[in-house]
Amino acid sequence: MIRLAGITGEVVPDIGRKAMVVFCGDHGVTAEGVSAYPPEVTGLMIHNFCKGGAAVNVLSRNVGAQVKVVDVGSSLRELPDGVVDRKVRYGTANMAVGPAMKRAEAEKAIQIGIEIAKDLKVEGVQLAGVGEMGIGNTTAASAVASAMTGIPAQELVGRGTGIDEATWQQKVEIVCKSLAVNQPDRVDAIDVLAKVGGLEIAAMTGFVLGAASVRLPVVIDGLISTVAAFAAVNLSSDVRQYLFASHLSVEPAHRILLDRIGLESLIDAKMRLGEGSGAVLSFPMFDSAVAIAREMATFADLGL
Ligand SMILES: Cc1cc2ncn([C@H]3O[C@H](COP(=O)(O)O)[C@@H](O)[C@H]3O)c2cc1C
Ligand SMILES: O=C(O)c1cccnc1
Repeated sequence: MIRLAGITGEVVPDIGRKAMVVFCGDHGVTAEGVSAYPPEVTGLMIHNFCKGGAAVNVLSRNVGAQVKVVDVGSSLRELPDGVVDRKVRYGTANMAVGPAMKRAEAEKAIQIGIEIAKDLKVEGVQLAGVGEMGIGNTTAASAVASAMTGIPAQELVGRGTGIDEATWQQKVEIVCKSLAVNQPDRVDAIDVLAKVGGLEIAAMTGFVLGAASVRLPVVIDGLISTVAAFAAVNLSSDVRQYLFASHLSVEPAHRILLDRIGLESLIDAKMRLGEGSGAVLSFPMFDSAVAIAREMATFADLGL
């Protein structure tokens, strides 16, 4: 509550208008068999978001938040109505054999994220959540986390959509191989995002930067959006003041990165879905905080 007041400059801020932004992108690294699901699921879920049938849609309706779906890099050639088309390229390249994308493409995705955040502010949004969809993106997110922290992949890689032990081993090896092949510069967040990241991850980094620049509080979701936020904090450390951690994912890297950013999650429900689902779930807690500040009697009110 105190931080919300600080960000907005209002003692009792109005956060009635909420938006959940879902950035979407595909990952060439799925060719290495690192996910329990095929890459086509990214496109199917984009259609699902537009029909209102995904978990993030259900949860957002439940709390009165608008959902904005932004395609920065899916493999879909034709997008359904309702998607914001800001495609940078059709999926990343396979980072296990070369860079996921060019630096200029990562910069473009970051720029798009910044613009989307600024647009939301102009539209009157007062609290934003940030989430993602991209099969294979827990592999990319783990690679970014390993590159930027220097922590070995074995300690960071999780089960993503629910892979078995053998696939987990493969995922660890692919993260190690991607780092060895690309040699990302750990102090250059854009280099890391370009070489072993993803288009939706870079866009979320931009979103965090853009939101902070217009004093829009941002609620991050699970591992992937937290990796993006970590990259944003690396680019500009002050943005951490504008961030809220909604939940603690079962992905092992999530807690490590939240600790490094200096954030504590509001919910620990062992969730592992993504899409921004945990962020939306936490929105009513923000409303509750504002309601307490606005309505609860103080000792002075009681004549003490
Ligand atoms: C149907 C379905 C809906 C999802 N919604 C989010 N994710 C989540 O799973 C993906 C990351 O996991 P991995 O790295 O193991 O592929 C991301 O798209 C994330 O948002 C989903 C995954 C599936 C299968
Ligand atoms: O931590 C997350 O956000 C997550 C974990 C597993 C799969 N998708 C997302």
